[in-house]
Amino acid sequence: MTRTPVNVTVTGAAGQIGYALLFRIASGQLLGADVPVKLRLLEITPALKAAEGTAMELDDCAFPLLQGIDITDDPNVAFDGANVGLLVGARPRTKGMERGDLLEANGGIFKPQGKAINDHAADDIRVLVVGNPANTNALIAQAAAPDVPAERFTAMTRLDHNRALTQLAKKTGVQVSEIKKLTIWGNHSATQYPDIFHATVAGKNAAEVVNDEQWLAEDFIPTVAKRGAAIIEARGASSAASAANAAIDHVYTWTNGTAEGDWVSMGIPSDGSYGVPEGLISSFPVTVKDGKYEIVQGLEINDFSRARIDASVKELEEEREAVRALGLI
Ligand SMILES: NC(=O)c1ccc[n+]([C@@H]2O[C@H](COP(=O)([O-])OP(=O)(O)OC[C@H]3O[C@@H](n4cnc5c(N)ncnc54)[C@H](O)[C@@H]3O)[C@@H](O)[C@H]2O)c1
Ligand SMILES: O=C(O)C[C@H](O)C(=O)O
Repeated sequence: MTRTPVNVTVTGAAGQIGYALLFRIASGQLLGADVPVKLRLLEITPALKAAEGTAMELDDCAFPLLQGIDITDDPNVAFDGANVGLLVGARPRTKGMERGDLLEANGGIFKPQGKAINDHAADDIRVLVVGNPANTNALIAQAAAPDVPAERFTAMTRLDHNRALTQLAKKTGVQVSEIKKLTIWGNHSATQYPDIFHATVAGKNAAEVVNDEQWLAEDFIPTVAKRGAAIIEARGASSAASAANAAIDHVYTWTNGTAEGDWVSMGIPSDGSYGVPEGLISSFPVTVKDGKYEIVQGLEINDFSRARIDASVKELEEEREAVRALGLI
């Protein structure tokens, strides 16, 4: 049977994450090995030539699933008929830039992209924001797309989730596949809270297996939360292949579902669960079935976790206030 190709729009396509991402999308890893794709690459005008170079390389791979590549600097063209939007391109913080300047510069990117999604994307559009500050950029794009259901706008915390899986696996001496039900709460920033209290290690409660609150507070949490900065320090550039990998994981799970007895972390609009104010795009534990995610309900939150979730949520609220004051939402 011939399937209709899925239109996947990638912004910042000529950047480092774009380079690590596009070939994996074209090979079928984003949506499935039997799903044909058409790629739309959005870049700023000066980077169009580099995007063309990447497209030449994509052609040279002769991917059987890749049914077309369009390159543009116009968001309205890039999102026309888009089924999946991967919003990677963002304005990095440069020397002397204040946080407000960064939010304002990103507003100039994510507001028009949100509007283009609102006006031109397919009815089933799903959006993943990778570009930082990812949660608040997702909020800006979502606010500019009032006709698209809010839950279609998500922010990436799957990289943090994957980082936490490996750190816990190393500590407990198991393979990552033996760890289930780990959660990242809050913002994709240094305030995020990787929570092992509901996680299991080879079927046993992870916090009990670890039994070391000092390691948790002074090693595990800061290692996961500051891993992005540690990669920048080591590589001289921010994480790219692991970020692309997490974007693939995020969309694959959103489309194909979570495994029985496990969940993943996604930055999604809060419905008020766990005391996170409604509408904030915050990371939660979610299960996915039939293309729809649901927040895992009924988890008991102890005082250790509560304080950390609240701190990250407070930061998200401050970011929301800042973009509100700038008229971006
Ligand atoms: N959420 C996460 O876990 C996570 C992880 C790693 C990196 N990031 C973020 O992802 C973003 C991209 O990282 P990178 O390493 O690929 O950066 P990069 O600088 O290599 O590439 C970014 C690309 O975006 C393009 N761009 C800028 N403005 C654009 C616009 N308006 N429309 C389309 N394209 C535009 C640039 O021309 C550039 O090619 C950064 O904000 C980074 O901080 C997020
Ligand atoms: O780009 C960054 O600031 C870091 C990135 O978000 C990461 O988590 O690796």
